[in-house]
Amino acid sequence: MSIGPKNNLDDVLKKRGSISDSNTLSSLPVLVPKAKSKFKPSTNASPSSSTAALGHNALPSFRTPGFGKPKARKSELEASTAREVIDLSCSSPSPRSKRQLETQHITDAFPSKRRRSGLFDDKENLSFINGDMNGKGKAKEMDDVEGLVDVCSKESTERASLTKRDLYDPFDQLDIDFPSFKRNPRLNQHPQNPTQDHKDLESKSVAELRGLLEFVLSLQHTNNCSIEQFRKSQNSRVDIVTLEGIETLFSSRINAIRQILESKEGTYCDPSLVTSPYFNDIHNSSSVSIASSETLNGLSSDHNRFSSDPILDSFEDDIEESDYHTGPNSDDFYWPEDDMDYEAPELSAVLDASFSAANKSLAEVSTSREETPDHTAFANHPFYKEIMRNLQRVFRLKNFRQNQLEAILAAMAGRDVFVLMPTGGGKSLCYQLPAVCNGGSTKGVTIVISPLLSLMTNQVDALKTKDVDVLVWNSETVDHGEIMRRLRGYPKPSLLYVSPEKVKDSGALKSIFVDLYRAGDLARFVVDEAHCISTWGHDFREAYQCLDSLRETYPRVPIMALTATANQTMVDDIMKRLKLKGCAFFQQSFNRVNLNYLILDKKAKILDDIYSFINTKHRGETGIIYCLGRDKCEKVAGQLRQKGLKARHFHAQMSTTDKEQVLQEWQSDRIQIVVATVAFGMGIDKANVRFVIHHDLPKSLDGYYQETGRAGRDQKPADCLLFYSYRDYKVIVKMINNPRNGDSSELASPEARERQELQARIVMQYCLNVSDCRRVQLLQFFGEKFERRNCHQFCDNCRHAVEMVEQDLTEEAKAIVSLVQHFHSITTQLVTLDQCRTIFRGADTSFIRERNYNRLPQYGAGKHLDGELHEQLFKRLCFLEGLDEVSMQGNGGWHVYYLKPGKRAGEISSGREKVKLFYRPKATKVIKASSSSVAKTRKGKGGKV
Ligand SMILES: Nc1ncnc2c1ncn2[C@@H]1O[C@H](COP(=O)(O)OP(=O)(O)OP(=O)(O)O)[C@@H](O)[C@H]1O
Repeated sequence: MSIGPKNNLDDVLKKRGSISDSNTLSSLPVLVPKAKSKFKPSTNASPSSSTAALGHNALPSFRTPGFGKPKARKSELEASTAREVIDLSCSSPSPRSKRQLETQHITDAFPSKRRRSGLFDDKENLSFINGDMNGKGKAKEMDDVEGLVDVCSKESTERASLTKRDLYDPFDQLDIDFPSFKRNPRLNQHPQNPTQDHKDLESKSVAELRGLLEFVLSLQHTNNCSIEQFRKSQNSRVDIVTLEGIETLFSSRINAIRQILESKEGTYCDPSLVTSPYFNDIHNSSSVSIASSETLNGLSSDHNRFSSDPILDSFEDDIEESDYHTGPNSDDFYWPEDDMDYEAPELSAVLDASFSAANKSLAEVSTSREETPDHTAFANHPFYKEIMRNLQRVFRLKNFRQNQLEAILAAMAGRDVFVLMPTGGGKSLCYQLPAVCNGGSTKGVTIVISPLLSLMTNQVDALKTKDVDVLVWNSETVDHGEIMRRLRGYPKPSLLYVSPEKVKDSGALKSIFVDLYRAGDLARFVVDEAHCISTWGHDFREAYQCLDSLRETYPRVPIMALTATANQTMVDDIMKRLKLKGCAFFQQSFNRVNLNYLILDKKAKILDDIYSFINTKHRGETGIIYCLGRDKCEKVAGQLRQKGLKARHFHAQMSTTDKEQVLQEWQSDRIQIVVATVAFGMGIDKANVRFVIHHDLPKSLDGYYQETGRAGRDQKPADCLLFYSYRDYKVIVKMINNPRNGDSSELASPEARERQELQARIVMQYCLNVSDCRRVQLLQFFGEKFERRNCHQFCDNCRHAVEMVEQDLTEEAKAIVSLVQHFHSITTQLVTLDQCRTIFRGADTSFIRERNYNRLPQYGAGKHLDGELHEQLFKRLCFLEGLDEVSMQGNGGWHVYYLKPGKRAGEISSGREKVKLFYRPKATKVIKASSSSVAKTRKGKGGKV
């Protein structure tokens, strides 16, 4: 017997019914599926790095990962097609969920989720009641699943008997699908006359009501999308009557919640304050009858954006919200009631606690940063006087910052120079000032090779305001003749900014270089953002490779390389490529003392979090929000605008004029926030950026450093807030392995992909490490040793000065992995993480009993553990590759993640690999000791500083 069509409506409602019931659907953030086996943790990582707890404690050093084999994802998926699917939609609501349906007591604030793109192409995300849709609605990889899902047979029979007779009465269908509805007189009323009793709402708190409202709105959104799709496609298989009936229920309920909220709060309840911003469009329509086609049409343009697969559509950055927030039958949509006592810290609580502490220490921090280096030792240097004179007269600065003078002196002495300075440290002065000096052993034009037009424009404009004679030659230059004339004549310009592409391709420019060289008029080559030359860098730029030949072609011309983001590997690489010799190397701490690092779990309500963060801490201040995708940028900017913030998007696909306009408006404080892809990075030099938010996981830690480096360039405190999720990590990995538009020519080499994956993994590890100082971790990545006490509690981990707890959970980990192995290899069933977790924690539910899961040896193996640890342990096992998740997309468009044993399952289930959790328990929690677990507290590291 083939499995019946997968039925989104079933899922929505069943899950609604079982929202608090973890045995059918519960939630964990999706876990990291894989990592390269050749990834080697740093030997100087934290003490536990030798154990499986490594990733929790320390970053690996940045080293060559070795090159792995191409992935076998497709085959993995194919292999799983023949497995039994425990059809989520077929599991009966548990007693608890039934009870909850009856009382309409929905305790959870339903996290808003966006269905996966592709949904609207699909004509079947609705309730079908007989089995004649052959295979439709099944997960795509599950076409051969015959004779499976016996648990559904009874319900299938009932469905078959319903057939057309009841097709147009949505509540008959509901009664079959959801008996609990039948028993609930309130819900059994005719949809056209929804005079329901919403008395249950009256006893609820405002917070609960807000949660309920969000929950119902998000369900309504899902339903509305289906209705809208039907209106576009007129798909005869869609039961529009059912959908509209349900919409009436939603509207009635939403109105009731709103009214009660209004009466409790005494004011009109603004939907934007109580609902997830992902659904703003729907919020506005929620009080309007869904039957109004006008309303629906109004909505359609917004939804069209979600009609394609973002992953395949774009490698660079077209990632949709749906990649993080799958549809209603995604497990991470729900949280089991048992685990509701685990709450990730609310943003407001985190901020309130953290910022007061942070602000206290900042005064010290920022004053120490501004300390002027003592340069008296250079006072008698032959170039000193001219340098100081130009510093003040031309650049209108009083003093040098650390290493600036030293680098300038070395340059004027004609040496090759490497300047490694943190973002905003003042690298430009190191080559601009020598360029305007007459002393020194070189004379002539300083050629600055710069990767970005905007960077060049900014710098050239700034130099012109200082009356510096500067020219620029890049793809936008119209009058080459004038530039050539100036370069061949006298007086020559002090600086010429050029793009690497021009250096590579322009014969005219090359011939000018040769002429200048012969005349001894090439003062130096400056390679700005030199990390772009290294394939190790996150900004590797093809054209930079041509700079390899500068040394051979112009051997007497000194070279200066500057970057803010290079670890030792990259530095070596850059030096080798540019063939620097006798190089004066200036390196200073990468530490940005005035940046406050804060990392939070990414939740469905991320936009609310971002909004309240900005509104509470940075009202009216300037900031940047980084997103992975172009569409995302536009959407987030739009949503923030709806909330009253002055936000604009910025990404590579915009026209130059639009980009310039955004930049200009932002620079001049006419807009407050730029929501951008990484295209908005190098060269952005605005002093008063008070916050940088990463809406999505950055692709690499050096990229993250570079992006956060846009903040606080005036040396005043600024916040760097990163929202992370496993979903983001998986999306990035998927992007790496799926070339844009399926164009295999865009697929990077296996080595490059491996490297990119490693970089993403390092970022994930950084986020997961809740014990080590963020600075220690970040700087360690750049090969710098940093004392935690010097952080001055200016990162989240240092501020949470509580005792960290380390717990050995090897036995529990063995149970989990062997449980998944059991399903995978013996019963060949597909199971979700939450189903496994339900078994692991020993839930006594009908779901468990009916399937005899309570007879499994692993049943209840984690009963003694705190719910918080369940979640973390599963996460950890995915990260350690004891478990892996495979995603399957149903015809409804959304994905379900199933567990399978990971690459290192054998190591863990055999106990050869120890699994420890190092975590920060909530103060109120007592860690129940397990006979198999050794819990001990650790102070110092991760504890109070
Ligand atoms: N000695 C100094 N005293 C005061 N301000 C300075 C000094 N040197 C540079 N600055 C200022 O610091 C800011 C950052 O300088 P610059 O753009 O050169 O940084 P950068 O190191 O190139 O940063 P990034 O790598 O992030 O682009 C500029 O606004 C610059 O005017």
